[in-house]
Amino acid sequence: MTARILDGKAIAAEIRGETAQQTADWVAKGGKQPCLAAVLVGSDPASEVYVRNKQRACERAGIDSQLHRLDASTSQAELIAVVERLNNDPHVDGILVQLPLPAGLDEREILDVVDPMKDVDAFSPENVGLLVQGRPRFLPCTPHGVVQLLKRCQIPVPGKHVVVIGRSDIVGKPMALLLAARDGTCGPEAANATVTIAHSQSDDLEGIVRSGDIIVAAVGRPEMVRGSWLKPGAVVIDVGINRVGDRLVGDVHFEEASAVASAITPVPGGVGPLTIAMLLQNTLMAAKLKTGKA
Ligand SMILES: NC(=O)C1=CN([C@@H]2O[C@H](COP(=O)(O)OP(=O)(O)OC[C@H]3O[C@@H](n4cnc5c(N)ncnc54)[C@H](OP(=O)(O)O)[C@@H]3O)[C@@H](O)[C@H]2O)C=CC1
Ligand SMILES: Nc1nc(=O)c2c([nH]1)NC[C@@H]1CN(c3ccc(C(=O)N[C@@H](CCC(=O)O)C(=O)O)cc3)C=[N+]21
Repeated sequence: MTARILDGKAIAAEIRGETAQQTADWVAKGGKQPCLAAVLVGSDPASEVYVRNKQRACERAGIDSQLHRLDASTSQAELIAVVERLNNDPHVDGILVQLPLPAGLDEREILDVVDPMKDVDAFSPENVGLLVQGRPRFLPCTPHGVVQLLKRCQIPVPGKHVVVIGRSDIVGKPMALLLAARDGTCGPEAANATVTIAHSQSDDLEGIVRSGDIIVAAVGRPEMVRGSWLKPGAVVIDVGINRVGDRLVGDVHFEEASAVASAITPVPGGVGPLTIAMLLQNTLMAAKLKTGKA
């Protein structure tokens, strides 16, 4: 079998087109142009790529974007002051503090300062709480991107066994929540999957993966998931982005996996572009929420 390639890049372009149209409609009705402020502390090369892609995407969708670059030596108090200034700036609708922060800064404390109404990453305790209760304000970008990809590629999810590898606050944990949600409670999409969360302490990871109809890999280990681990016909969503030399690879061994799977996302061109598309959606949503007209 040769797996169907799930073209995240094309789907992301489609979603960005929809967001651009919705933004134009909103502005035409007298709504304020949405504005996303990104805060980048230090200069991690991967973060640079992400921030650049995001700014270009904003521009094309008619969303204003700001980049606040801070020196790697910025103190906790200085960074908090920047976030508070953005919280209080009426022009700024969405705030994104690029992770990871340089060593020495307390990530959790910074994220707790972001105004939940501007928290387009959906990382604040209030927004995570609302999500867990099935009444989300913002859907987390990467997991929502995966859900949109599955939906738009017509991959059936209800009743399927999904194995999520990874339990981070950014990807694994919210991914599992969205896929296990009762139909319609985490966005309009069908979910209703049976979800297993696997992690570094799981016994027999390979056996668990083999029981999955859909595998979502969010591990951060280059090509860890091998073709031989998969149930034939499984759908593989590779969230991993790992730089190996000058190559970008996922958490799944693409060549091996595409000989066994029925469908697979490539890296690059898979989940990454969708994360950005969903971030723009959340920024428009934040601008609308401010006026109470969402
Ligand atoms: N496409 C996109 O838009 C995005 C891509 N990414 C990429 O996704 C990947 C994961 O990111 P993130 O969730 O932030 O990473 P984290 O490092 O925060 O989490 C990794 C998770 O994988 C688990 N893990 C690590 N090693 C193993 C192993 N050998 N076997 C099983 N589980 C393991 C960890 O387990 P434990 O909890 O026990 O430590 C942890 O839960 C990275 O490659 C990152 O670059 C991230 C965000 C967005
Ligand atoms: N506050 C915060 N929110 C995030 O959502 C967040 C973050 N911090 N820190 C880092 C991770 C990672 N992430 C990516 C998003 C898009 C691509 C992306 O567009 N990738 C392209 C190109 C990659 C390339 O060429 O390097 C692709 O996969 O095709 C990658 C990675 C968001 N993250």
